[in-house]
Amino acid sequence: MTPALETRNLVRRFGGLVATNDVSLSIAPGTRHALIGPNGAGKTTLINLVTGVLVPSSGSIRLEGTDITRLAQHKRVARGLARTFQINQLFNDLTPLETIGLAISEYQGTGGEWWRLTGSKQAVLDEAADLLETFKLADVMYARTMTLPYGKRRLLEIATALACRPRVLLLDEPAAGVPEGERHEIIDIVASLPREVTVVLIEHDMDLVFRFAERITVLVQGAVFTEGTVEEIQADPRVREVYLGEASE
Ligand SMILES: Nc1ncnc2c1ncn2[C@@H]1O[C@H](COP(=O)(O)OP(=O)(O)OP(=O)(O)O)[C@@H](O)[C@H]1O
Repeated sequence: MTPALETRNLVRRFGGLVATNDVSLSIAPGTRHALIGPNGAGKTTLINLVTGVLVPSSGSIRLEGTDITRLAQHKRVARGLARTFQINQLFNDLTPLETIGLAISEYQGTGGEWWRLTGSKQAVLDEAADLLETFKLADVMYARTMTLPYGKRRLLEIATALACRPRVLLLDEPAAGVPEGERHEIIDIVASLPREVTVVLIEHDMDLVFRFAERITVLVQGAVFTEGTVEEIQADPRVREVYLGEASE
């Protein structure tokens, strides 16, 4: 089966530092895949290469079999690749309904009209309502985003990425900064998205990683250290040494 996402011998240098070192990954369609590794291992750099924020020094990237290595960021989005960022990047003055409605309209190429026709496009409203329901935001859909609890804002970020109807969704620490009790909810909602969406998650919290992932890639110093199922990674003493040991210090 053609992988949903693939990198081949991907390299990215920053001066003398090799932040991504010959990374070859193959992620099957529908998988919940986690990318872990100690601080500075190159996780965010890898996501930045895949999404087109950074240009690789060498190597290639394929989305559903098509080479996207040189494609502009927005064209990757149009081909089904979406991401969220580590930092909150929402419009604080809009409501969740307006935010999602705008994202759906943008994706459909009618973003400019959204402001004039607010609330008048039933198809957009229906799709927005579905997403707000899935992300447990229906009860706050008319509230200003700035008034929402942080966990709800993070859910809104992911729902906004979903509005672009991605087939591959990349999440960079989506539960970072969220209180302990709400972190599971975010990860569980993401894990239960339809299988048409392949999800790649960067996460430091091992409890969340093991709860979410079917496969895990461990990066160390820019290179793939090992890859396997949750059980394999949990049982690998070398991983414990480089990562889990560090995390429990
Ligand atoms: N724009 C840049 N210029 C120079 N060096 C960079 C740049 N971006 C990242 N690096 C370096 O590349 C290495 C990998 O960084 P990266 O942020 O990808 O790691 P990470 O695994 O995401 O780390 P963390 O878990 O701390 O977020 C680090 O040594 C970092 O300092």
